[in-house]
Amino acid sequence: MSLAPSLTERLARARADLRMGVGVAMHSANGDAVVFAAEALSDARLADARALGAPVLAITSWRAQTLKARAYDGDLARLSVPADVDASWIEAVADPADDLRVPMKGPLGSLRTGSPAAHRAAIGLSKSARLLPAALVVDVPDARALAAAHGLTLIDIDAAQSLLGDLSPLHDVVHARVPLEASQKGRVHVFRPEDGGEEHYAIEIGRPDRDHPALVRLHSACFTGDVLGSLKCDCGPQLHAALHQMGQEGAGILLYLNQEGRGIGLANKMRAYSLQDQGFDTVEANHRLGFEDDERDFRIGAALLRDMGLSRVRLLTNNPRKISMMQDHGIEVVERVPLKVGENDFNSRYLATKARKSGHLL
Ligand SMILES: Nc1nc2c(ncn2[C@@H]2O[C@H](COP(=O)(O)OP(=O)(O)OP(=O)(O)O)[C@@H](O)[C@H]2O)c(=O)[nH]1
Ligand SMILES: [Zn+2]
Repeated sequence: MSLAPSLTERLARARADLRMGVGVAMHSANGDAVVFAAEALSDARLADARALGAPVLAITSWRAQTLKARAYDGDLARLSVPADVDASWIEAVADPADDLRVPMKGPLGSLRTGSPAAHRAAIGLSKSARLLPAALVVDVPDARALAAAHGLTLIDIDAAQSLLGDLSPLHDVVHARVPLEASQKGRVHVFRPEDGGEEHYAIEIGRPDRDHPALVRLHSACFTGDVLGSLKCDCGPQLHAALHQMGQEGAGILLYLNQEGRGIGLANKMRAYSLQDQGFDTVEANHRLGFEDDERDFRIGAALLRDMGLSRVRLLTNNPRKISMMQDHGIEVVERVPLKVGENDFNSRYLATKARKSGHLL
């Protein structure tokens, strides 16, 4: 018998540690390290990190491009941290908020020797903790001993690599009837992943006939649009129009996927909005923050549909990527049902950018 948490469970703890600014110990065949999320790092923790060795700041190649730093590791760059800087320097490298007002004084020195394994794992974990994709990394001789001495979460990154790419199984933990404005025959299902990640919801309208293609919408959470009625996007009107169409047809399934801000989380989406106020478009803002333009994992949608017994759907969307992702993961999209609602003076540029850069259908 062992009460020890599994690797998946330790990864969930590591995400919580990073959010709080606590270090995570990482072991790999290529060397050991302790890592911290850049945006949560305090001066005191930076001093503790320096006592262990020379810290390195890992950023994505997108962020490196904005900062004109060399990314020798392909998808990421490892920057040397000057000996005389404090945590505000780390934050300024990680967070583009003041890029225009106070440009970073370079040149930033990038490492090209050594293994980027811990750096890559730390950036991946920071992203899944919905933090900025930047991490402070210090090489240490023995991560196991360090974790035991300081009570840190220990991750074997060689073993974690494959797990991080896998989709965690999701379980329908509960469902109950919720009469909705769009249809009195509403039912909300809550799906919970085994890896301690975000829950996702399915709103079932009526009883979709499993033998015929069901009307389906994959909706990505948008607190500002769905709840506040923000005019910066079209999410709120799309959510309600989709439910109403399902109500009119008598059946359908809307998956409400908690992938706020195309998968970067609400805090990062607000950072992106603030960059948009500086003149960058929705795609450029994501890149300046260090993210891909879309960080969502649509395998979740396909897994939930399969779990609900649906394999053929009529998909309400203007996004061709959603269609190909569904097809790639075993869901046949027999028809695309356009969903063009909610355009206004505030979001017309955003919608035009999505059409021009992300391939959305007009
Ligand atoms: N990062 C970022 N996310 C945004 C921005 N505006 C809206 N979002 C998010 O984008 C997602 C909206 O995506 P969806 O409603 O699935 O829309 P879509 O991918 O354009 O596809 P369809 O609506 O199906 O055509 C939500 O998670 C929003 O929070 C933005 O400027 N930046
Ligand atoms: Zn929105």
